[in-house]
Amino acid sequence: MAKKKTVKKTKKAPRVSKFKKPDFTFTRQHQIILGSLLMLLAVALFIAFASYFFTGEVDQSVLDSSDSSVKTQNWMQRFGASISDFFIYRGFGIASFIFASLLLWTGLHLLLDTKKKLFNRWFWGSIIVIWLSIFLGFFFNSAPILGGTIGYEINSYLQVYIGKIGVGLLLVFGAILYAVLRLKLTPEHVSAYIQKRKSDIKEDFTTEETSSETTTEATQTEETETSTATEAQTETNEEETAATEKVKKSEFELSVENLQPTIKNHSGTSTEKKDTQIKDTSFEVEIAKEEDETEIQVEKIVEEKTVTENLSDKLVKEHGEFDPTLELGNFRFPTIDLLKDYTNGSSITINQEELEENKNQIVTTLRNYKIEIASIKATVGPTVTLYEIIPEAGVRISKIKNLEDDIALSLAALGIRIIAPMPGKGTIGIEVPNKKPAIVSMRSAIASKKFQEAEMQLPIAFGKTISNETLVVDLAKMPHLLMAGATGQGKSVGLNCILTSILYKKHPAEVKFVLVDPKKVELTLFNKIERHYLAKLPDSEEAIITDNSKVINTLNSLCIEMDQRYDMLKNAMCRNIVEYNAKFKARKLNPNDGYKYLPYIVLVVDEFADLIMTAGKEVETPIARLAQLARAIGIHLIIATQRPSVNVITGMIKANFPARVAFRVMSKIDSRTILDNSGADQLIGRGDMLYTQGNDLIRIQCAFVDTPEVEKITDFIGAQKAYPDAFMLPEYVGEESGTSLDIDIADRDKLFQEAAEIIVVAQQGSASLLQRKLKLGYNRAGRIIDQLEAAGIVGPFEGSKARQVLVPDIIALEQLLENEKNG
Ligand SMILES: Nc1ncnc2c1ncn2[C@@H]1O[C@H](COP(=O)(O)OP(=O)(O)OP(=O)(O)O)[C@@H](O)[C@H]1O
Repeated sequence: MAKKKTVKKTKKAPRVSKFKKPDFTFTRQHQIILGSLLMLLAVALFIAFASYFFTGEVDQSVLDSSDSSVKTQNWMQRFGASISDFFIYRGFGIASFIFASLLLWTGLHLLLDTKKKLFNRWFWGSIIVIWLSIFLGFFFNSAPILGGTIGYEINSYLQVYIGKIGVGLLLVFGAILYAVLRLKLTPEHVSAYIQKRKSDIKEDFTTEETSSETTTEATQTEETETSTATEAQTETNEEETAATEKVKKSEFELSVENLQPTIKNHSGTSTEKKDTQIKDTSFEVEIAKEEDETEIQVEKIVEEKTVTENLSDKLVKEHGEFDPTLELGNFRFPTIDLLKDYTNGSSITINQEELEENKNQIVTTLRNYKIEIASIKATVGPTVTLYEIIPEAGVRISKIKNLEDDIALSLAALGIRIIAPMPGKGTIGIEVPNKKPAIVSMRSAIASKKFQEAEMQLPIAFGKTISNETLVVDLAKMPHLLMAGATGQGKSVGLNCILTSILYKKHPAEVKFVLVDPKKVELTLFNKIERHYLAKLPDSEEAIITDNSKVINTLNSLCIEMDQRYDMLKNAMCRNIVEYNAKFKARKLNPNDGYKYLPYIVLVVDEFADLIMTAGKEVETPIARLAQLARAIGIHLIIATQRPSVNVITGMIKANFPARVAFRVMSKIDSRTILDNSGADQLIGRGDMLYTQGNDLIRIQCAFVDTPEVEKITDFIGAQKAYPDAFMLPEYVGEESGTSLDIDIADRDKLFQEAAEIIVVAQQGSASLLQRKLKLGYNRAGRIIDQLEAAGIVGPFEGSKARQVLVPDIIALEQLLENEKNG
């Protein structure tokens, strides 16, 4: 095989050399050849054009005749005759000489390889040719040979339109254009030039005067070495030019007397320079022209872009914007028909009789208290009807407000709420519950245009307001939500409603949930979407946290995540998650530098009161930290509690949760704790709620989503392709995580021995057992367990399972402790 290959190679080799590509590069030789050709052509043109003025007329008849044997008179023969006839007679007249000189110029440049841009010269040269041709055609109408046919024709064409004067003005304008654009002549330049000339002349005479007085004076004055040398040169120069200067002096003798020496250090060389300048002013103009041309060659300053921007632009061009949803590109959002329609298609029904009855009751009750009504208007909502009244002038609002209970009594209805005055309306509102409250289905809330078209980060369709509008709010704007309500009033449904809304709007890549459910049953359904939507700690088995002890770790882990995200935002120079993710999508942040797309994290804590009772400060501190700082980096908290007492919802927590939802609570005090206002105690339950985002209270009927519906949704999502694992939160190594096994015997808890006995007797190594038996706080119990582990009484931490007890009975325990003491 190897042999064959070598044979093939040797055969192919000569072929390759045969088909060598021809080299088309423009070498120096090519340049010289072309340059000299052009120059010779230009000379030929000059001769032909010049000859045309003597032989043109004779040759014209020869060119007109088709007989090729007849000789032409032009010095360049038939070529000269035809080309000069074309350029001078039919073209531009004597201006055609400019073409010949342009050709000569081009050839010269090629020959000398000056690398000058010729385009400019050709452009302006052609403009001059046209202008000159028109100019000559205009002034020498009778001698058309000067302006050529083009000059003549353009002239006569223009004169028809703008007349002779117009053409004259046009020519002047053309000349001005050339002077300004090409020669860069402005009045300032001209006056500066004249000034310069004047001062030069003055200088000349001053130097001349001083030099004629004493030629040795310059050597006497203390000058630098170089200047002395030049002075010496000056002497000789001055001797040479003495004759001419004498003439000049005599010419300008009078003016010299008035002149003052302006430049003192002028040496002879500069005088010499100025001499030449005065002698040849036309040369100066030439130089100015040359300078103009070199100016054009100055390269433009190109704004340098930063490398990352260039790279990001390139990457976006090549691959498009980064799409975080790509990994689960085929993910399908749950369909609307997974949700049940409780209203059977029909919206709220208005019961006219009920309305009339309630109205009459309100009017008569108020009349009993001598309150007359000017007008009354009703708005029928899903659960309550709002009667807006305008009392007669002079009635105190507080008087009506105080009648709340009396009106409720006369209407024989629970949950009457009086809003006096209605904010921004100038009326007093009385909310009366409907006899037959309508269920607001989650389906109608999700299907609402408001929700479907909501351009929000984390949209939530809460339910319907009294005017039957779907209330859609952005959790990211809240930025955290506090939820309270007595048991059975709709809290869990409310939480499901929030989670469902987000599931219907956000891709798994965009949002992750951290669910804390001490009741263990409310949120279990979401386990099915663990690998799509849930986040968990690296060492935990279940994503939904049901054990209070683990909540602390999770909260602290979230704090670490928050700090990491802040670092990332700081390095990326972004102020919030939206800016950061936009920058990341635009590929301006390199994943190799540790940047990654940041999904929103929604922490949901059900039964917060329970958590505070068991863990106290250990929970409150991270919660408060997250609530204070996490809004900008996309971590949002939803905290639900049955008991809205002040020791659960502390000042620190309340201050950072401006958005609150209150379901029905049992007392006015609870209502004040949660809403800073009464009203929640007058709700009718079953999803009837008050929502505030810091200002007005809005009464809403929460959208109802039942457990089977949530199950269907989670099944639908869970059946689809998922990420390999749940979103991993950073690892948190807590103080009582059991890793510090070298706990000193002297540092042991006072209750250590008692705890060890309890554990050994029960043969169950759990902190909660110690908590119960010894009435300890979670932290202390956890610490004792760690000490027991260090002593070798219980085994290591095993996740949700209780630790293994390594000592079989009390006797063995006593022996172990005895040995420890002696050892
Ligand atoms: N928005 C609603 N529309 C109609 N009915 C509702 C609504 N919300 C709740 N309900 C009714 O109230 C019942 C109790 O609701 P839910 O389980 O949410 O109460 P809860 O406040 O979570 O109670 P707990 O705190 O004891 O768990 C539901 O089973 C349902 O029948």
